[in-house]
Amino acid sequence: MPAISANKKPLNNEAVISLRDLTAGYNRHAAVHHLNGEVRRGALMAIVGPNGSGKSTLIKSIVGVLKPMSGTCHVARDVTMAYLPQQSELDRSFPARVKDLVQLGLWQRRGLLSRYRNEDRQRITEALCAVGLEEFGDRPIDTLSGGQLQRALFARVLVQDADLILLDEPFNAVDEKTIRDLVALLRRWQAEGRTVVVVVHDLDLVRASFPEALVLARRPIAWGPTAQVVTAENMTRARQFQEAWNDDAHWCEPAPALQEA
Ligand SMILES: Nc1ncnc2c1ncn2[C@@H]1O[C@H](COP(=O)(O)OP(=O)(O)OP(=O)(O)O)[C@@H](O)[C@H]1O
Repeated sequence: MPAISANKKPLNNEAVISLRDLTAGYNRHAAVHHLNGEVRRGALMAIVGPNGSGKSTLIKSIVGVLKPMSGTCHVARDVTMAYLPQQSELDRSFPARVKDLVQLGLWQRRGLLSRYRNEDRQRITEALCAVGLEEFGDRPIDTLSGGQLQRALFARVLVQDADLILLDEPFNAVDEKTIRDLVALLRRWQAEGRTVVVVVHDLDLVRASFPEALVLARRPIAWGPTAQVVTAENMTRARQFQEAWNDDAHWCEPAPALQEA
């Protein structure tokens, strides 16, 4: 694959994301609560948990689109961020070509209205090559398959050249070959010293490709080396916590079924 940027090797093991008793949610109802922990520079980490367990909410809190209800979510100074939301949150009907979509990754550097330079066009071409879409630059995005769109979105992340990359369920409805190619990109980003946090449902994929994981069920069930935390026991506990959660409860009260656990 062509090199797009200089290495961003970690200088040390500093925390890129720090969570201190973070509670976040919507309309005064907590969706995740009492999260404490740190993501170190250069981590390749998966967030796993049942549907509705707060994974997207946590990612949105880190990105800053959702303000904490209490506690703090701190991203280290000078860390640039790239965020890929779930595909369901994207409007594919927007009349854009694949290279326009990828170009959007450059706007923080160039501004929306400035002219793009030759080096930018080169960067976009390299990114499309890196995700196997070199022939797709002029295709309208609404003609892409789900897997091709995901590749194009990874190309947009590539050109962003960010220190911290947050991806929400990038492997949903994507075939095995595409998953393999995109996981190779995640590994490349980590090898370049970037910090990568990904919401993933496929636990076999997490065990095979992510050294670190957070098991979430509205609260942290376990967080650490994947082999130690993505266990059948922890996934059962996560499911039980999730099923016992009362959406209307005050956020500091544990769900009744769990108070004696
Ligand atoms: N915009 C919103 N307004 C109100 N409630 C929301 C909103 N987004 C999410 N929620 C609620 O917050 C809780 C956590 O949702 P979240 O999307 O964070 O879970 P998730 O673990 O990412 O789920 P999934 O695996 O299904 O994508 C759910 O009860 C959900 O209904």
